[in-house]
Amino acid sequence: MADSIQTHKPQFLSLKLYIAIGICFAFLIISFLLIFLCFCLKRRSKRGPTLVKHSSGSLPLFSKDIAEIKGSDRPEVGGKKGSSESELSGGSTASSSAVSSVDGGNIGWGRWYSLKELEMATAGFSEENVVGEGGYGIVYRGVLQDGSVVAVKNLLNNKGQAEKEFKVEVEAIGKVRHKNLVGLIGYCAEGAKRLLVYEYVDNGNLEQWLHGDVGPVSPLTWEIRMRIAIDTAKGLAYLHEGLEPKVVHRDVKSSNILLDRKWNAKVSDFGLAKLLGPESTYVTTRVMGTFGYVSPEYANTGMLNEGSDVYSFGILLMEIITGKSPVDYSRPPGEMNLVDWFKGMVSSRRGEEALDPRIQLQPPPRSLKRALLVCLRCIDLDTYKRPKMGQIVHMLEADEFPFRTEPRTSKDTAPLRSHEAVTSRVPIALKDSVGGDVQRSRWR
Ligand SMILES: Nc1ncnc2c1ncn2[C@@H]1O[C@H](COP(=O)(O)OP(=O)(O)OP(=O)(O)O)[C@@H](O)[C@H]1O
Repeated sequence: MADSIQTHKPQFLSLKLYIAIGICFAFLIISFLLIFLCFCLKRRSKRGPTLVKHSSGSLPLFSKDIAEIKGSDRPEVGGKKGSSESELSGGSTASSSAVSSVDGGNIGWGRWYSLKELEMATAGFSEENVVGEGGYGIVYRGVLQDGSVVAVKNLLNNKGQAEKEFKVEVEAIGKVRHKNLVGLIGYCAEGAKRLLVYEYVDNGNLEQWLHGDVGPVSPLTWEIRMRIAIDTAKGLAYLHEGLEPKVVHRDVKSSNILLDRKWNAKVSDFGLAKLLGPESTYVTTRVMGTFGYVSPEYANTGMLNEGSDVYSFGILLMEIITGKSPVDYSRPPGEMNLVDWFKGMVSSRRGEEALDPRIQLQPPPRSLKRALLVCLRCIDLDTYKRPKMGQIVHMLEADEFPFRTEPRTSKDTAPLRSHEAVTSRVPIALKDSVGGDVQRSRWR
């Protein structure tokens, strides 16, 4: 008996030992797996949401940068609370999209503002703070709590038009910063309300200075006018040549050129802007813009590319030189259409007579000639023959004339022919149904 006990004892002990070892082993594996799992989770949470890297830091934002804030809730870090990211339309040419977080009012490129904040800044959107009114909304001067002065555009709620304009502006220039482009510094989207907050430019717009009641002598000397033209060209060159996808402004005109007290010019109002991908030579789109500035090919076919902005710039430059608006039915019949009249003057070598009589000091003949020729090249009927905005900057800045790069053909050197002189009698370019092109800007 004692023998049998002795023979069974070691067997019993070894089974227990096996079980104990097995349990220990399983425990070790589970612990190891758990530690590994924790480690992985920690690494993932540290990395945060995936960011799509852009090839260029100056890309405009797409898609995920507009967060609608419901009620007066401020968004929490990460944009979780009260934010429903809305998709942007028209961003189809975008090569990628960026995800930005709403961080205590910061939205990556700018700030999110509550309606309350903007109401306070503009004294309840009071009449006294109105600086202008366009087809898409009223612009107010506002002072934020930190003392900074801003322009607040309260978009008209017109059957989704406000939403469209709002998205386009944010998409086109949200991230863009350039000294000759009016900076968008934030926005407010609460319920149906859509407001855009810009840097404030404190000396009115070019249209007011060119066509307003400034007396017999214009404060805009030739030098100042050329500087304004160069600044504008630089802003547009950045949109066309410094961004990917490029931005076609579509509404280049004197009321969209804002001036500061030193006559620095900034291009504003990107509500009609279109994005043009690297592969596209043009986009076909509904004709929008302002009567007198829209290029003939775009007005006739809806085919749009940066050449349309170049054409509009040519008209703007003509307006700067002559002090005349593009179309004015109160002028004598031969002068109603600025392009026709201007071409007639230049081709008959009466360019000096086209100059705004309110410019007291005559410009150097070379400088005037250069500006006149830039105008003519910008309004070439063939959009592909028009210079690029970057070239225009060089042409206007150049001390020496001539600036042509391509070899001249006999056609180029021949005097302007009569059929070429009749160019831009474009069909009425529509500014949508919300108020047309009637300028109701106020003078401040
Ligand atoms: N950032 C700004 N700083 C100062 N004033 C501004 C600013 N933005 C706009 N304004 C003023 O408000 C006016 C209206 O601007 P808005 O862009 O709404 O319309 P517009 O360009 O005049 O007309 P439309 O949009 O119909 O073409 C401008 O002409 C300008 O005088």
